Amino acid sequence: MVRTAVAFSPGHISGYFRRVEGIGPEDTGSVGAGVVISEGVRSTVEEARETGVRVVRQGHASAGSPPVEYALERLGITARVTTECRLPIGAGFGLSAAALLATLTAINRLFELGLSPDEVAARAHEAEVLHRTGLGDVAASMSGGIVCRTGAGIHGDITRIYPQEPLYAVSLGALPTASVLSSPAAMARIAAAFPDRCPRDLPDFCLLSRGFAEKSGLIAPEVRQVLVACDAERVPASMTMLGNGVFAAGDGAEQVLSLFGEVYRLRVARRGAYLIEVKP
Ligand SMILES: Nc1ncnc2c1ncn2[C@@H]1O[C@H](COP(=O)(O)OP(=O)(O)O)[C@@H](O)[C@H]1O
Ligand SMILES: CC(C)(COP(=O)(O)O)[C@@H](O)C(=O)O
Repeated sequence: MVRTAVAFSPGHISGYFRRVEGIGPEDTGSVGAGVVISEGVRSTVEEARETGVRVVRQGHASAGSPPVEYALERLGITARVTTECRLPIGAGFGLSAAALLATLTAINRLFELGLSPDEVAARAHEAEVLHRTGLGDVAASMSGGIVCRTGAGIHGDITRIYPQEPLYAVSLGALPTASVLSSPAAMARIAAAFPDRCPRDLPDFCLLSRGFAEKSGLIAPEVRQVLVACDAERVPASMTMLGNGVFAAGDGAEQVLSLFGEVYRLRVARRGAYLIEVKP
């Protein structure tokens, strides 16, 4: 029987961020705030002669994941990887980081690499930064909570709070993270929009994120429509960074969002990436 290892990593909705340019990938990343969410990516890995990544979402499978393939290659390991998620990919739920963290957590155990959780995260962060699929998601998803990151990279300062209330999200389509991170004009607007304080609670997180979204110039017309509807019902809401989607909290949030698509009911995650099982 082929040995397999399975791990899970929560996703992360970024509310606001500012790129921090370091000397190398380890001190490059972002500062900002977001929510580590109960949904994320489950990854199953098994030994194989050649690396192959299968990405499964809602019964549909696609092949390949450049950041995950890169991370395995860097370790000098070949494996068959299957990632599974319910949330849409490329929609601002930090799934590239979750896929990396879950896969590397499983690989570490399957191949007895003896990497610490920080070493696993460092490798995931490097792959994210080099592929421009994220800047702060790995640091966030190493643990749970509403996070406020005041330093870049996985060793940057980070505070976490754990509210009990659910939050809701709707996706209107993908917004490839690399396309925004590669645009100097977008990055300059983003830097100017950055709110220089941490959120107190979930409604405050929505408020700070909304101010940032407005100033950043990233709100597409279809996202605007959802935000207008939330405002009319006094529902705190903002845009999922970086995706064409909206997250919202409090009474009425689920109902307003349901007018625009499938609503994901999410919890603030209590923990970061973890190993589920090793078989046999
Ligand atoms: N569930 C997943 N499994 C494997 N790779 C993934 C997954 N989600 C994202 N990726 C990788 O990240 C890229 C998209 O990155 P990005 O636009 O940052 O997505 P997200 O906003 O979901 O993090 C995909 O092209 C793929 O290579
Ligand atoms: C906003 C983003 C740069 C990308 O997030 P995503 O599209 O979810 O990969 C994030 O990594 C951050 O630094 O806050």
